[in-house]
Amino acid sequence: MVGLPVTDLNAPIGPDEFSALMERLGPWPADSRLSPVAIAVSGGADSMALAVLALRWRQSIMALVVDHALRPESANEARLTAQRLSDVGIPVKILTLDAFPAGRMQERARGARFAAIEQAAVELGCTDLLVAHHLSDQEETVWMRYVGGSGPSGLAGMAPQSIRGRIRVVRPLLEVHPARLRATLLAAGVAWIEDPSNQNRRFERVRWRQDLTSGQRSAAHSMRAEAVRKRLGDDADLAEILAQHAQWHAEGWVSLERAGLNETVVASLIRLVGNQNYRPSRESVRRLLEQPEGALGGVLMRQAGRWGDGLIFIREERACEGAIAANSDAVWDGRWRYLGSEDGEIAGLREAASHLDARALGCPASVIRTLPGIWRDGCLMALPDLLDEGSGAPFVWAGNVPATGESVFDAEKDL
Ligand SMILES: Nc1ncnc2c1ncn2[C@@H]1O[C@H](COP(=O)(O)OP(=O)(O)OP(=O)(O)O)[C@@H](O)[C@H]1O
Repeated sequence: MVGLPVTDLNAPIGPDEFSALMERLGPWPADSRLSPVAIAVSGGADSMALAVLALRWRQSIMALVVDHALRPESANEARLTAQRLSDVGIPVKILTLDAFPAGRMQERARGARFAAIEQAAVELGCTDLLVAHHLSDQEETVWMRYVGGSGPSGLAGMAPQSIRGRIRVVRPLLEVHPARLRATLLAAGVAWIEDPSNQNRRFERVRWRQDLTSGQRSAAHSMRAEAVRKRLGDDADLAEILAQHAQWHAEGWVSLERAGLNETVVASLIRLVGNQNYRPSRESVRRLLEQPEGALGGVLMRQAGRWGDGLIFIREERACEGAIAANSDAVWDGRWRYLGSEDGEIAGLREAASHLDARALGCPASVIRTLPGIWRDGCLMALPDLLDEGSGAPFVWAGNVPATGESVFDAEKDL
């Protein structure tokens, strides 16, 4: 069992202690108005404490408070939180979400919250966002994944830092007991909001939070330490194989030499090309590899033919997103960000790609069909600049899934 350091749970966190936690997660941008560090603040004790601590660590910070606008009192709560933050000198911006469709509410709210925070952070010049997950959250996460049958990648828990979209999400408090966060706020004389849903036993996390024994919490630490070790080893092996045998192409596809073929490699490439949150299960990859070709997770696996002695992995055309408005910064199919400002829609090239000379463009014809173009009234107005340098529409890769290195930059999705 991995023992936890014994700390006084009623001790506020001092500035030196917090700076030491932050140092480990650096480097940080210069402490200037032009590059503040963003903090996601719900108004609850944990994130309020994080904001208070961050202000003692550096001058240039920016609290982002999301009002989900799902309950009548939420606007007042966001205002109250913003007031409490500015009373202690923390700059704050409230982000009010638009209404979103009913169904899968928690998941949608989380997705919309992150999208709003990411957008605001980028506009404010922030590259890093602090969130307040703490030691107990980590224990509960690992335990829930253990109960759910997760392997090492799940049991490794939440990562201290992960890349999401255009920002780095940092969790400096993962080793801090929540009681100390409350003690920090009490000592600073800063109030917080108690969210009643944190006591609602309808939610699995709340039940575990209330019921986990200290033995189970300490077992969660041991499992996590073991899983992180295993993951680091697996990741190093994967990185070496990919470096030697796989090639990533600018159009968003991969070729893999036969010598680099194994289940883990294929799972990570499918996730990369399909921009999926998670790798497909080992079982489904095994089934796929029993066939010469096939589709999994929105990705086609084919014999490489002209492209080498192994396999190629390309986005599956029928899995691509439909048309979306061509707003600047819009992301189509989770993979391509549009940087232009034409009127119209973004949609896949599909049939319109059939007249292009794939051989001359240096990639499989079926890849070209899955690239985005600008459309107006059903007519293709512009190819992506990738295919038409000079007069094509500007698109850049927006997939946020790393092929390796997740032990450092985890694609954690539960902000
Ligand atoms: N409405 C929100 N606005 C901004 N950030 C949020 C919001 N809700 C959650 N977050 C961020 O996401 C983290 C995790 O959210 P979660 O709902 O698990 O925690 P919480 O119980 O709201 O935590 P806290 O006590 O810090 O407010 C929070 O610590 C906070 O950094």
